[in-house]
Amino acid sequence: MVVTTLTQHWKMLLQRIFRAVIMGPPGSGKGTVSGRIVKSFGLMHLSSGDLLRANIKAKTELGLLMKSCIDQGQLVPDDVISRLILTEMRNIDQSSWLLDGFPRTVSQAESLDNVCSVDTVINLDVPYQTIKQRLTSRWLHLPSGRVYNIDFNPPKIAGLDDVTGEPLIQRDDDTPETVTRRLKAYENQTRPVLEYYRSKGVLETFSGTETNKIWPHIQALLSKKLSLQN
Ligand SMILES: Nc1nc2c(ncn2[C@@H]2O[C@H](COP(=O)(O)OP(=O)(O)O)[C@@H](O)[C@H]2O)c(=O)[nH]1
Ligand SMILES: Nc1ncnc2c1ncn2[C@@H]1O[C@H](COP(=O)(O)OP(=O)(O)O)[C@@H](O)[C@H]1O
Repeated sequence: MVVTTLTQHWKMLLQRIFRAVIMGPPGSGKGTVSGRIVKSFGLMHLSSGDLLRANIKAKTELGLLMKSCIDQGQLVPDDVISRLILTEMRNIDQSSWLLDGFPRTVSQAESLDNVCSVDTVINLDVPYQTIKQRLTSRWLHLPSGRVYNIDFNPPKIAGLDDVTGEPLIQRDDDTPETVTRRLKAYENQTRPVLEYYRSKGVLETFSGTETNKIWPHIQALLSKKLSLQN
């Protein structure tokens, strides 16, 4: 009797966990929108790109092995990134979460499905021309993943993070040639993931060229989903 009640209690708690993924080509605004989702809805945020860059900065064996792949604009191998993300997810699996940058191939989506099902996939559909302009003026605070843009959201003091005052960097893979390669990788390897999630009925696409215009629609969707959930 007690066991049954406890099981039901845990089931209820687990049901309330909201699992979301944000997808879109490089530079479509995944990191920017993720920051807003975290602030508005309190979801835990896990970014595969931030995780890989942290490994490179810390010169871990994995980071050193993956650096050339990333700098060349290629995806890192599925087994490496799946293991890394699924391990990291154990730290946040008691909360609602948002995965950013993972999955990026159908094989990665299947690995995730083997662990849990995703409630909602937010797909940012931004034209490639818009993206190319944005990425040449992207600046990053590496430890936090906070992103800036000279035209869109410049830091208060040029070259420094607003929160910590630490220096900002430009990513080695944000050069025009590498961005072109990353967009090709997106087209060939990541676009099929959209179909994968569409067929599961969880894909929500937001099209536009400005994050500030897309954001209210994402906010409305998540408000609805999260209120239904609880
Ligand atoms: N001009 C402009 N830049 C934006 C907009 N939204 C995001 N950005 C910038 O575009 C760059 C790419 O955004 P980011 O969130 O890092 O994209 P991600 O690669 O998909 O995670 C960053 O420098 C952002 O500050 C926008 O609506 N207009
Ligand atoms: N899920 C993933 N699968 C394979 N490679 C990944 C994945 N996530 C990140 N990477 C690698 O890290 C790079 C940077 O990723 P990310 O920070 O998400 O950048 P962006 O969305 O701007 O392309 C990718 O170009 C790729 O080399």
